[in-house]
Amino acid sequence: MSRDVTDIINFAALSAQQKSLTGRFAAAGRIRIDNVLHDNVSMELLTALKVLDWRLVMNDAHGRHVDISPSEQKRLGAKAIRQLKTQAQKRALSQFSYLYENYPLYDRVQQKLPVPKILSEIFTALSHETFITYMREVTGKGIDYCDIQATRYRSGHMLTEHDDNVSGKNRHCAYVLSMCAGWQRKWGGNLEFLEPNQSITDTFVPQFNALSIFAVPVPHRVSKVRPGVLASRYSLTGWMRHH
Ligand SMILES: O=C(O)CCC(=O)C(=O)O
Ligand SMILES: [Fe+2]
Repeated sequence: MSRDVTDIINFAALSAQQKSLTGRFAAAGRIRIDNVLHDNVSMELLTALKVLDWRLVMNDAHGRHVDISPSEQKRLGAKAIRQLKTQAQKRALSQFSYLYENYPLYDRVQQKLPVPKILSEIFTALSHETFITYMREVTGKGIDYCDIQATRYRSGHMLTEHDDNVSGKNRHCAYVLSMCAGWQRKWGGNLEFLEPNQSITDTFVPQFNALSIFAVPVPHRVSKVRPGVLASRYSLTGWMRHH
C-alpha cells in the first residue's frame, strides 16, 4: 500500500516554520526548509538514490543537450567519458555549461515507465494539494504542481550561471531537496546566487533533507565539485509550476 502525503512530508516541521519562511521568502525570494521528509523516508530515499540508473547529462560545444544512458556510458568506456568531461569543464570557463548525472523521474512517470516506489511516493507528495497549498501560502505564487528529477553531482560536475526561465514552462519557483549528509563547503557543489557585478549574494551548501526554494528568474549556479571529492551530491530538484 502507498503511504499518504502526511507519512512522507513532515508537516509538523513545515507548520512550525511557516510564518518565518513566508516573511523570508517575501524579503529575499529564497528560503531553506529543514527536515522536510520524515526521518525514515529520508533514509529510504538516500538508499534508493545510491543505486539509481544515473544518466550522464551535459551540453556540447553548440549548446545541444547530450544525455548518455548507463549502458551507453559502459559502451563508450571510461577514457571517452573522461574526455567528454574534460571538454565540458573547459567550455564552462567561457559559455553556459553543465555536466552532472540525472534520473528523469517526472518524464518517466509521464511515460508510465517503472520508477522506485519511494521516488514515486515523494513525487506524488510534492504535487499533493496539501503541500502545494502550503507552498502557495509561503511563496505567494500561483503554483499548482511540481515537476521533478533526481540529480547526482560528482567530482568535476557543475552547472554554470543561468536563471531557470524557459518561456512556456510557467516555472514560478525552483526547488532543490538536498540529500547530502556531511557535505563540506570546500568540496564545491554549492548552490550560489549571483548578481550582475560578479558578487555572490548567497551560498547554499548541500545538507541532508533540506529543501531550498527560490524565485524564478534569479541567476544562480552549482559550483564545480572539486576534483578528488569522493562523496556524491544527491538532490531531488525541479520547479513549482502552473498548468
Ligand atoms: O542542484 C542545485 O542546487 C540547483 C540545480 C539547478 O539550478 C538547476 O537544475 O537548474
Ligand atoms: Fe537552476
